[in-house]
Amino acid sequence: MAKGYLVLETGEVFEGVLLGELSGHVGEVVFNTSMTGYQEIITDPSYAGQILTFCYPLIGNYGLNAYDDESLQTAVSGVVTGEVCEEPSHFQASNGFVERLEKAGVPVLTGVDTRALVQVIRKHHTVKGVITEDPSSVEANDWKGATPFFVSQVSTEEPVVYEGSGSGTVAAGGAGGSTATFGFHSIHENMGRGLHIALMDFGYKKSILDALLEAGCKVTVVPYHYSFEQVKELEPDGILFSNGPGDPMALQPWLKEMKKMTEAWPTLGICLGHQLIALAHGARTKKLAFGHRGGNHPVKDLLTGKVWMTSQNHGYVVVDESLDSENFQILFRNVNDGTVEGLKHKSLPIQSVQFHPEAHPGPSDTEFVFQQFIQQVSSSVGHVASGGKEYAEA
Ligand SMILES: NC(=O)CC[C@H](N)C(=O)O
Repeated sequence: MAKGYLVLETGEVFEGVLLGELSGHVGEVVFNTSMTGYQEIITDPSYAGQILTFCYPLIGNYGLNAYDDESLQTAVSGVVTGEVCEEPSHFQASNGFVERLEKAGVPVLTGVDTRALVQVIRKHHTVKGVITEDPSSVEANDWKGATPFFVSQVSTEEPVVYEGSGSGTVAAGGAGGSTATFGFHSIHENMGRGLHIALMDFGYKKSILDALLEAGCKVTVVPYHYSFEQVKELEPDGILFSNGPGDPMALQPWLKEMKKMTEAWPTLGICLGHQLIALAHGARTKKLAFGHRGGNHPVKDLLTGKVWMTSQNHGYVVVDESLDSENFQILFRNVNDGTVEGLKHKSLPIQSVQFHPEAHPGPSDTEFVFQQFIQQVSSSVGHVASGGKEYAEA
């Protein structure tokens, strides 16, 4: 077994066993606290360019199946674990964890004291690292250089239309089938029947698409750089700005167009999408000390006082004081650190959440966000959302 090392730009070196392919990619080292859901996590395009440390000590024990990929890519730059299980036990397992990452050319460093590593990340806040066989080969210069623009690497090149049944984004046929198979409990089939949603693709998770399809919507996945006019040609009834990797400010050239879209159609933003809506309307974003990545982030609904458990994966956050408070209202706040977790426009049908209502992995307590969005789109086109009853043309 080959020895491998995670070298941090701050000088710390973590030794482990190297599996998978060495990529040589420098990435921000981040950690996720979820106890399950590693398949969804490694296929979530939002992790593009990051070296991901799993806090849960044993990863891979239930394998990977044909259903739970969140995209066709394995965008993560590297994976660090305490222990990996290469002989999974689960009736649906069709792949091993390391096997998958190996095929995707992603290095896995295992046998690492991940608790110590997480403490180091928490101390330094943002820290870059590289997985290597030879720590002495890492030069000070390796930490410099421009950050790549990850969204263009993970977004669709052409619009893709999905209608009626499953997204089919999992080649093995896992996600296909009737609209009622995805398991979003509050989303009724037919609620969105007849509605057309443009899903602006900054690196969308399949579960977002599935939530819309489950409601009966037609969905067009749209390249991130599409202008207002190009989107208008698609004739959508509503817009969903997806999650995605990297610094939201990297999309600054497109913010003007995004603003126009939010003013023309009912809009929902999720994670990066939420940050982009805020930026487009004049707010600022900043980097969190060490990000929220996990399946148990409590978020307070400021209208009802209820606290929801949410799935999260973000390193940036909207700056409170920068918000245009005449037009925007803060809907949700993180209970742990008080940061902004959701916004609502006071007069336009715009809503956004920093957390992941589509879950996968993590709790689906907030899937009502999709329901509210679909109702909003529905009423804006003169239809009444029908909550499971047959959709009636107005
Ligand atoms: N999941 C996401 O959309 C992440 C958003 C953004 N890249 C961040 O880290 O804050």
